[in-house]
Amino acid sequence: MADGSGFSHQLVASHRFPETTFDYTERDVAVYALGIGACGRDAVDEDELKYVYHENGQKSIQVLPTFSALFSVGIMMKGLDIPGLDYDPRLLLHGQQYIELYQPFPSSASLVNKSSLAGLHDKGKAAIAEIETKTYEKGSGKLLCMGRSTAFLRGAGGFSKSSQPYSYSTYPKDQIGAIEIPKSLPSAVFQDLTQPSQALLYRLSGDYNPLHSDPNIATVAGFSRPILHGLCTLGFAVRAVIKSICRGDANAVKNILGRFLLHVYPGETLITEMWLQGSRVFYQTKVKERNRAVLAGYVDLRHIPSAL
Ligand SMILES: CCCCCCC/C=C/C(=O)SCCNC(=O)CCNC(=O)[C@H](O)C(C)(C)COP(=O)(O)OP(=O)(O)OC[C@H]1O[C@@H](n2cnc3c(N)ncnc32)[C@H](O)[C@@H]1OP(=O)(O)O
Repeated sequence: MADGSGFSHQLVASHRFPETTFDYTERDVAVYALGIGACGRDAVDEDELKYVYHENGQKSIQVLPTFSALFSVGIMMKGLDIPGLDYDPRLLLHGQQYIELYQPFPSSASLVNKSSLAGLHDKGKAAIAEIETKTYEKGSGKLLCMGRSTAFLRGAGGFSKSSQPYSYSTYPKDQIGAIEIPKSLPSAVFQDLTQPSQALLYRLSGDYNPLHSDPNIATVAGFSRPILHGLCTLGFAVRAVIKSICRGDANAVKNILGRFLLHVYPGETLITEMWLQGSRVFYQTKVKERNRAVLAGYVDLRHIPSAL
């Protein structure tokens, strides 16, 4: 619980996270792709084999855009050290993820992450912290992408002790659009089955939070068993968009937003509905077995595939 004793807006506004690095090889790229279900239904899937294998003699394995969400996992693993905010890490849930992609990712690279606190909000029952990470290629210094991860810290609200709800952010509100799921019939629907071992496979990409593997930790967090990483569900949903709307062209993806609405248990079936509106694809992912929406958001496209 937050005790509020050390909270000061000045400390929060001037807070900086240490720089981190992230090195990856083609092996990491392929393990990640398998972790989010690529080729999970068809080992020779014509749109997805390129993410796990040098198909037709291709020189390098292609990188999925959501791979970028891994770059800042190191900082999350160390714990969010925010001045004046005490929270129980076992109650942390990933609330939302926003990604801007500026360059295609090489199939192996050494990267530098510069992270900052982009937002902090006191919601009473919870605190919401937003961590923004800009990732640069080491050597060239090229900015590859920006990710903004939202941590929903259950039980950590009330830290600001202010009469007005405390809310601080460093970016313009309109930078992230509203998630408006249309009422019309979707442009496409994609169904995918997660494996009971999905989280155990996905964690090998670097997110070792025991909430996704340890039954006792899951119980303390309020779940009947370990839950799927939010970023794994997001990976499934964006793959569905790439396959159904982008005709397999992952480079068409420019920006991604996903809000995690409800937990997913590994082994559940995900149904992703998509609506193409201009160059924005709104999507909503539901768990078939419980008929509940678990993720909603949008994917902005650089170009609309000509076949549409
Ligand atoms: C720094 C990055 C984090 C790295 C994470 C590393 C560890 C990884 C963990 C995981 O992957 S956990 C698995 C993925 N996540 C989930 O399964 C969470 C699913 N979502 C939920 O269970 C619920 O939506 C919630 C987050 C518990 C919130 O539900 P609740 O009913 O408590 O909230 P509300 O009363 O509706 O809203 C209160 C307040 O908070 C805002 N809000 C609600 N949901 C979210 C969200 N998902 N993200 C961000 N903000 C959220 C909501 O707008 C309300 O604000 P106001 O409107 O009142 O201002």
